[in-house]
Amino acid sequence: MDDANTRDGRILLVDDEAAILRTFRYCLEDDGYHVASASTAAQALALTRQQVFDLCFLDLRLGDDNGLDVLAQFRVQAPWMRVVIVTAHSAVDTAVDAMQAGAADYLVKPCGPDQLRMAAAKQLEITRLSARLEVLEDEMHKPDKDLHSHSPAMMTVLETARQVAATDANILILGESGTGKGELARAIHAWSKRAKKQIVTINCPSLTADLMESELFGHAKGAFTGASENTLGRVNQADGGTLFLDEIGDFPFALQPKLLRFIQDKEYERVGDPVTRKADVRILAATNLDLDGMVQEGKFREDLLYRLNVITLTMPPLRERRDDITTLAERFLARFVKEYARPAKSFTNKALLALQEYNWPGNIRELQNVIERASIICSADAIDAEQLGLGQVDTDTAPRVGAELSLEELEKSHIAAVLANSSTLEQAARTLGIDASTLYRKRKQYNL
Ligand SMILES: Nc1ncnc2c1ncn2[C@@H]1O[C@H](COP(=O)(O)OP(=O)(O)OP(=O)(O)O)[C@@H](O)[C@H]1O
Repeated sequence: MDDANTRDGRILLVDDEAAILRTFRYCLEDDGYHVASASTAAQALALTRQQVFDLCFLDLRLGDDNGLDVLAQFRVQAPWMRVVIVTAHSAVDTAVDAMQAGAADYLVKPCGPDQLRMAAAKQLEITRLSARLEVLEDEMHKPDKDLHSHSPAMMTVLETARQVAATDANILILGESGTGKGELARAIHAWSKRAKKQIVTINCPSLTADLMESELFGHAKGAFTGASENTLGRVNQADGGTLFLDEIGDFPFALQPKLLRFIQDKEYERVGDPVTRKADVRILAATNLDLDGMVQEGKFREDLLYRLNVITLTMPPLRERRDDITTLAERFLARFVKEYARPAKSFTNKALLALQEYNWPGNIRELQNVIERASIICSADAIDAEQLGLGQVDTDTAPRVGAELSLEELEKSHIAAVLANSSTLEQAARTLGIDASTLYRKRKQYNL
């Protein structure tokens, strides 16, 4: 049987007439597609279990097998695969039934090479466009980012990032929370030769080991309770592109060997499916945790760290790139006043000074939040220092121990106050007596 495990246009032909399989195959291979063929339902289903296809041409009359049954099984086994029914003129009614059952289109036999080519190109274009749409939708929710910087520390990072973007080296991006590690990862992908393919992001703290395994590598139907469909997994989605593992320090320890093997050999298995698959993926990872320290404590595998940090880039905290504060603040202001239809167009000198003097423990994310809030509450045409709310936390209005408050409210308020008075998240975590990853989660939980 043929190898259809490549990237651009993987097509499965299912027909019990050998002559048709041959003609279709020549015609599609000529156009550069990777083609596999099957002459029975059993062969076709076995192939879709082993390989990922984007498109299938399915004959409805398959000897003793009924093409509609095969279609129904395809819908379960490979729901991502588009199916074009191939049917005799006398059976067009059944083709219409097939469309209702989820087929994408149909072709009437005998069909010429041009019809076949056009049908393939049309379906694969739809697949390509829907993947592109996903990326664009993602980008739409992220307003314009310009990584350009006037600060020497950041300029050095950007220069190295541009150089290494062109290689396939795995990159580890370090830096405090909110410094723009995710933005840098997206920029590296955009500068790389993989830019036409997707960058797929996995937020590691949000998933348990089991969920992470099936999210990353996909699973077979029935692999575990609730696995009602076959899924491809994010690794497959990132094939030819980039996988960004955000907060890699929280990547489940138990799953680290599987990730290591995938990075080394580019091979993996879906959960509940022994077939070994391949994907060509470049890995970018980011963390604000001390991975070397975690290795010492036995919480992160050393061999995995060495695979991830072929190149390490460290994002400077905002307090070390003060030259960029005003530009960033102005860009955020322009965005938010437009978004909320508010009047402020600029900052007063006092406000600009306050922005410069503040320590920004939450970095660019905090700056963005501060400007968003100020742009909403300001009714004048320039934002003043008080509206930024960057002073020390007002102890008169801060919740009091013993007051009628839930523990959660007290905790939130205490964390907010400690954050405001610390120059780094690590320092805040030390003051609070929790580790940085716990603080990270609590900040997200309380939206601080
Ligand atoms: N250069 C930039 N221009 C505009 N916005 C930016 C820039 N860099 C970062 N941001 C914004 O700041 C916020 C934090 O950025 P990002 O999520 O990339 O940081 P991070 O270091 O990955 O944070 P965390 O470690 O908490 O995940 C995001 O909303 C991002 O859009």
